[in-house]
Amino acid sequence: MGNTCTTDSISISRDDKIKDAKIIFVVGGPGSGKGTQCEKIVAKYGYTHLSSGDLLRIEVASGSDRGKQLQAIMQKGELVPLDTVLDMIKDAMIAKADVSKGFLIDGYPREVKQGEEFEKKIGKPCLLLYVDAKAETMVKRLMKRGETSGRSDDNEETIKKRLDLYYKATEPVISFYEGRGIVRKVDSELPVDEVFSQVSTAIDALK
Ligand SMILES: Nc1nc2c(ncn2[C@@H]2O[C@H](COP(=O)(O)OP(=O)(O)OP(=O)(O)O)[C@@H](O)[C@H]2O)c(=O)[nH]1
Ligand SMILES: O=c1ccn([C@@H]2O[C@H](COP(=O)(O)OP(=O)(O)O)[C@@H](O)[C@H]2O)c(=O)[nH]1
Ligand SMILES: [Mg+2]
Repeated sequence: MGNTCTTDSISISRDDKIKDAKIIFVVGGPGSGKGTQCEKIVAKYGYTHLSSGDLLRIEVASGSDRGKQLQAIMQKGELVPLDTVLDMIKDAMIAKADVSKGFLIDGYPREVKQGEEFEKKIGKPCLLLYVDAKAETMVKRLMKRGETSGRSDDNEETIKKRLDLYYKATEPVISFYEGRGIVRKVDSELPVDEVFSQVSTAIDALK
């Protein structure tokens, strides 16, 4: 694993680099438009975009043994083990720590436990952007995206499983952070630019 360090002191200095980083979680159902909004946030605010799904797909594309195991899990619409995703995010954050104004963590946490582990190992989010769309809308968008995306999970059967898992495991994440007062919900049924105007309001309100 990339972040295996030889001594404690090195490990502390690596972790220190991201300890005070500005962290935004971007949560929403499959196909709700997280990636679309994140791209616009990057363009306007210069934050570093890390999509947990994209990081996993990079590992799959490498053809490694680990990638093959991940591919099988993702194709079923299930969740990859927590530590695997967290290590990938952390490595990616450390790699960008010196140049980053803040991090958009897209598609994570998928379950409350992932959020808790992230906070233990990395830090606390200052905002959770909740990208909200109806199930029907998400299915429609993903089926359309599936025509060209080449994503093996953009098919009807896997989309249904991803949606079920979203409602069961991920929605509780939103309630968890609502308790902390950091959730801002945007209505992703609207056209992209109107959604982004809501997103901008939430980000501008951060100090
Ligand atoms: N009409 C409309 N389409 C959108 C909007 N946001 C995203 N889409 C489309 O919906 C599809 C899914 O958007 P993504 O940004 O890839 O969604 P995501 O939430 O990142 O989805 P995953 O990668 O599956 O997590 C894309 O084909 C977008 O073009 C929106 O606000 N309005
Ligand atoms: O923290 C994560 C993020 C993604 N995934 C896996 O990667 C797939 C695609 O995730 P992505 O966020 O790209 O898409 P979404 O499911 O939101 O459409 C999911 O279905 C999961 O199998 C995971 O296990 N843990
Ligand atoms: Mg995405």
